[in-house]
This record gives sequence, C-alpha cells and structure tokens, in this order.
Amino acid sequence: MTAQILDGKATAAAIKSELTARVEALKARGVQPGLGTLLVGDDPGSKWYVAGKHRDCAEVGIASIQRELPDTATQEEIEAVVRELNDNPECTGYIVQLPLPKGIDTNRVLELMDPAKDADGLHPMSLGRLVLNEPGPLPCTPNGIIELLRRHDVELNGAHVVVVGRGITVGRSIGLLMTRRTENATVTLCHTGTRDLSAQLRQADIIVAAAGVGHLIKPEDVKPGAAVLDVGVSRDGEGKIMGDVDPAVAKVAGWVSPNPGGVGPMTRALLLVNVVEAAERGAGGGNAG
Ligand SMILES: Nc1nc2c(c(=O)[nH]1)N[C@@H](CN(C=O)c1ccc(C(=O)N[C@@H](CCC(=O)O)C(=O)O)cc1)CN2
Repeated sequence: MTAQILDGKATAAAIKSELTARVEALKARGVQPGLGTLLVGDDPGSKWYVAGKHRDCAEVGIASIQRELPDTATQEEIEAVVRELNDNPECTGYIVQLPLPKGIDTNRVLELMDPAKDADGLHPMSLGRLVLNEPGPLPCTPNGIIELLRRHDVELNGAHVVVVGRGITVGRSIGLLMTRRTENATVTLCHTGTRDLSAQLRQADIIVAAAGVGHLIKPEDVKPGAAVLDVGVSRDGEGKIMGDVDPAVAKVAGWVSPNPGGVGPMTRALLLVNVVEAAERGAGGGNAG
C-alpha cells in the first residue's frame, strides 16, 4: 500500500481563494480586516512563520500590522505592545507568535489580549467558548487538521484519533474539537508519560503526531490504512529539519500529510479564516457563526 497525500498546500490555496471573495464583500461594506503579529526575538523559524502569515494576508486582501521586539524584551515591554494592539483600530485580530523567550509568562501575555481580537483561538476566553460549544475563534492547527481531513473525505465520525503531544497549540485543544458532535471522534491524548505509546498508536484510525521528536512514528506503530498527520518540527544532528513521522510510514498508512506541505499551510489558512470570521461578526453578519 502507498498512502494517499493529504495535500495541505493545495487545500490552503483553495481556502485562501474562498476567503478572497469574503474579504472583498467585507470591504464593500466598509470593513477592512487587519491581522497584527507580535514577534519577540530572532528565532529563524518563528520569523519565517510570521513572514508567511503576512504574505498570506497580502494574497487575500487582509491588511498587515507587524510588531517586533528583541529577545531581551521584558514582560512589561511585551505587555505594552499587546495593549497597543488591543487599542489599534486598524488591527481587527492579532497573534502573539509562540514560543515567547524563556522567563516570559506566556499565559499572562495571552490573558491580556482583547478576546475579541484573538486570531489564534488561544485566549482563555476562546478556549472556554470552545469547551461550551459557543461560536468563537478556533485554534488554528487543530482546526486546520480537521479541515484537511474533511476536504480529503477522511471519515471522522466514530474514528479513534490518537494524538501525541500535549502542547498549547495542538495537543491540549484538538480533543475538544474532534469530540464535538459535528466531528464525533473518540480521542486519546498521549504524551511523554504514556506507557506503551506504540500499543496506543496501533489502535488509531487517525494519528496526529505533535511531539517534536524526529521520526517518532514508525511503520510498525501504524494500523494499515490509518491517516497519519505530521505536525512535528525538530532538527537532526546536522541541523536538518525532521517531522515526527518516519517517511516509511507511507507504505502502511492510507493517508499521510507531507511535512512540509501538510499541516503547516493549513495552520496559516485557518488563521486567516479566524480573522475574516471575526471581522464578519464585528460587521454584524456574513458567513460567521
Ligand atoms: N501564535 C502561534 N504560535 C505558534 C503557532 C500558532 O498556531 N500560533 N504554531 C506553530 C508555528 N506556526 C504558526 O505560527 C507555523 C508552523 C509552520 C508553518 C508552515 O507553513 N510550515 C511549512 C514549512 C515552512 C518552512 O519552509 O519551513 C509547511 O509545513 O509546509 C506555518 C505556521 C508554533 N507557534
């Protein structure tokens, strides 16, 4: 068996083309959506991701507001920029690029954001709305994974999803999305404390690998025909970027997401969805709900 590809690049392009029309409709009503980003430090990966988010904005007609601070920035300096973005009328939604430098209280920064401008779905209010099943921005990577599966007709209803990794951007919230009545999956969340990870993985119809451990998922961990989504990014001894999924998994799985070209572009596309939906909610209509 050779797995079919969950093509995140093509799917993200389709979503961006749909969003372009929605942004045009907002502009016709006098609403200009604008995405703000706050990048602290000079991590090359984070810089690259933020630059990509602004390229996407230009593609669909969303305005860009970019804020940068050095990695020596204090908690107070970061919070001052958050307050400025909260008050800035041109910024209709924004993100704080994670991770923040060591020593910074990330939760305090996220809690200070205006929840109405939370484009990442990571504000405690947004996560609370997700728990309560109320409309609001959804975390971009988990939502991107669901959209990627949906648009490739991979069945979620009744599926057993095994997630590896309990980080804030993926593992913590993906179960909340996948177990909604609309998705109706059953989710097992695994982490470094899980006994016999391989036994858990072999039960999965869908694996979401977000551990940040290069080639952690091997062919013998995968049930034949399962869908395997690779979210992880780590580096080998020579600095080469590796995903969490061994490429040989494609011989066993039914579906695999490439990395790059899978979940990453979907994360960016679903960020734009959050910005457009928030602008539509603010304008009192549109497609949001
Ligand atoms: N505030 C946030 N911080 C972080 C998030 C997040 O959702 N919100 N997620 C990750 C990083 N991330 C978004 O910020 C992200 C990661 C990867 C990609 C992406 O498009 N990757 C490409 C490869 C890019 C390359 O060439 O290196 C791909 O997979 O094809 C986009 C966004 C942590 N921080």
